[in-house]
Amino acid sequence: MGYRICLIEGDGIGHEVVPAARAVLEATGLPLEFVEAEAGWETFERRGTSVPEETVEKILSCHATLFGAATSPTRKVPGFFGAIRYLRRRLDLYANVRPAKSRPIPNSRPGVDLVIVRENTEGLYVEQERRYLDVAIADAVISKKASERIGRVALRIAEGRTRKTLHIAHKANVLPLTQGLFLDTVREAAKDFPLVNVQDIIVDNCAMQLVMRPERFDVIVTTNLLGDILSDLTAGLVGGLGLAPSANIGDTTAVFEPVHGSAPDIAGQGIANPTAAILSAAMMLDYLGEKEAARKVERAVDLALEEGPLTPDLGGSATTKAFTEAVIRALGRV
Ligand SMILES: NC(=O)C1=CN([C@@H]2O[C@H](COP(=O)(O)OP(=O)(O)OC[C@H]3O[C@@H](n4cnc5c(N)ncnc54)[C@H](O)[C@@H]3O)[C@@H](O)[C@H]2O)C=CC1
Ligand SMILES: O=C(O)CCCC(=O)C(=O)O
Repeated sequence: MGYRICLIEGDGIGHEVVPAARAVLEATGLPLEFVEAEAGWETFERRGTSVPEETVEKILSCHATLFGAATSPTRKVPGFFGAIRYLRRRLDLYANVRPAKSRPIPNSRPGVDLVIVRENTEGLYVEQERRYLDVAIADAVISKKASERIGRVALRIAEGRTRKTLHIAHKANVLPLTQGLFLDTVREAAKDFPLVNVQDIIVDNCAMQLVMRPERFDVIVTTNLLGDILSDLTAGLVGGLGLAPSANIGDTTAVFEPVHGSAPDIAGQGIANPTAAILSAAMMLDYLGEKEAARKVERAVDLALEEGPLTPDLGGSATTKAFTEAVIRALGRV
């Protein structure tokens, strides 16, 4: 049986890293059929919506989706909504799984092997903002239902790992109603997972500990914005955003995407690091049940990183294409 994969390049370097990941997926030899769809700022400018309905239909007609990145303006633009944020809510992709692992390059900290599990549908990302003259207010929504289901995802991931340790990162000391509900709900769910060592940690201390002693962390579960910030931090620990993959997982489908954005500062130059997108594609293969192919792609990426040539973000001068070709060559040796 083959797999139907929806590809959404989005904006900026999405146009460079998604074709790179596609080339690696094709090189696995698995029976894959690709369906292209559009979303993001360029789509909004062209069509007046950042996610056309046919894109949602295409995603739902596929087994999984690989998304590049989408640009969002920092000012309010009438009618615009962030493509990936919309898809997360629309498709109820409630679990954002963001692994950070040491890689064989000089600027990657050794001994890091952790996963951030970010609640993906609520918190400050409900995007409810109001402005009254010189005061602006944003709502943060935390529900017991969403906290429990993300808690259970994180607990299941922790249970399946060697160290079986889960940190609940929160700010319940300042926001006892919202962050407190999240913390208490995950703690309650943890009673069903006696093998998992569960600890809670205030998020600012968590950020400091991640910088000082990242090797002590295994799985971290947290709310939406806190997870967004912590996962860029953990990307920085292991070599930068060019290396950080992620999965947005729901009960019916999943959208895989690099943690990075559209990188307008380097877009169009052909020098974006495709590793994050390729590792996101490997996570997608794992989700589809192609565990061996997923492991092979990850090993090929490590081999290519070890042997080079590296892209400029990692201190080299290779193009996206040259690094992708190195990964594909390595795939034949793993
Ligand atoms: N999931 C998504 O679609 C996301 C979209 N964004 C959007 O992207 C735009 C730019 O946001 P920024 O804060 O600049 O974040 P960014 O992740 O696009 O870039 C941050 C820095 O990392 C570098 N970088 C990122 N990915 C790289 C790669 N693959 N290879 C080499 N260098 C890489 C960039 O050149 C830049 O210096 C914004 O419009 C933002 O809203 C930001 C984050 C996630
Ligand atoms: O919509 C956007 O522009 C970026 C969404 C930000 C975010 O949640 C992430 O980095 O995963």
